[in-house]
Amino acid sequence: MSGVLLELDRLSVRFLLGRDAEVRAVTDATLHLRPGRVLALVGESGCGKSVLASALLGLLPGNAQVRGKALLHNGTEQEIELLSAPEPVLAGQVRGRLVGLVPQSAATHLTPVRTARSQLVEAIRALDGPAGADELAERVGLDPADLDRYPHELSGGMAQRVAVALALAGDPRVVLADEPTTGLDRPLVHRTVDLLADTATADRAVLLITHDLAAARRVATDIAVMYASRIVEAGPAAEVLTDPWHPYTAGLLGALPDGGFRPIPGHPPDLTELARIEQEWGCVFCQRCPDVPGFAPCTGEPELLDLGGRWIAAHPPC
Ligand SMILES: Nc1ncnc2c1ncn2[C@@H]1O[C@H](COP(=O)(O)OP(=O)(O)OP(=O)(O)O)[C@@H](O)[C@H]1O
Ligand code: NI
Repeated sequence: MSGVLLELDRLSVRFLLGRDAEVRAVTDATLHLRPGRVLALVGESGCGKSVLASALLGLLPGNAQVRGKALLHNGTEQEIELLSAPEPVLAGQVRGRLVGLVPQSAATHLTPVRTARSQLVEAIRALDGPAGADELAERVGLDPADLDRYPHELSGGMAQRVAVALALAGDPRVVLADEPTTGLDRPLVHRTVDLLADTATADRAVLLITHDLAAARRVATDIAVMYASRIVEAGPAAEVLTDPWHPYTAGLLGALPDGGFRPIPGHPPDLTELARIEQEWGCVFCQRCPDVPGFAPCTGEPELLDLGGRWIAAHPPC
């Protein structure tokens, strides 16, 4: 293996809305997910995290335009370029088998009229999964007896675990976990992210999408920070979370209790406005950037630069 399991190279997604309007949901996202690692993708609501995950699995609606590359390295077998892979490859080899997904709002994806067990057993069968339903339940910290409940009989935490078990049913190399801890109390958040991190063994990895920085801090080995469709900073979690380079990352950390509860004033821009904002300001963060006295406009579009394993969107003079 090349040392990278999943390699995103300038992945961009736009939703065409007609009349020249478009949503720039993901712009030039470059990421490397390595075996044995948990990469946390963090950022405020609406910045493009879920769209990025959906693009990797070919789950975007018809008005989406996708550019860039996403190479899935599959051990000794051939690599698969996910963005151009035909639907039969995605359905037959990728979804659930090589790449498992814990979808956002996972509980709503469970079929209400069937028990958790019947849905899990069906997934195991369809994906030729090596583990049985009870074994998977135990792995995700569920009492196997709870699998015999219907979705409405499951607590939010249990349903979330069933979703994780479903994502693991096909024994995937990569798990994409999209906000897997929403609505859980702190101890359950810890248990859920811990069990996800446990799946990142030698030849496997996890992309943990979350806006819970505390959860990311707990389990992530690497972190990528997304703002208004762009990755603005990425690198080893221990470094980025203690010594952030980008003012947005610093702002996110400052909003945490131990950062002093000082959220960045303002809101992220409307993603239909990004082209205009970049043209006018140079950088999409400029309007909230504390380092720009008097909101002086930055010049030039930011580029994600690799500075010895730490990545930063350069947007001088912010
Ligand atoms: N089918 C679609 N058509 C148009 N715009 C869309 C579509 N799907 C998503 N978007 C937009 O893309 C942007 C990114 O959405 P996304 O769901 O990826 O955000 P997110 O970072 O996952 O947010 P959250 O943390 O709330 O889940 C949003 O502005 C959203 O409105
Ligand atoms: Ni999302």
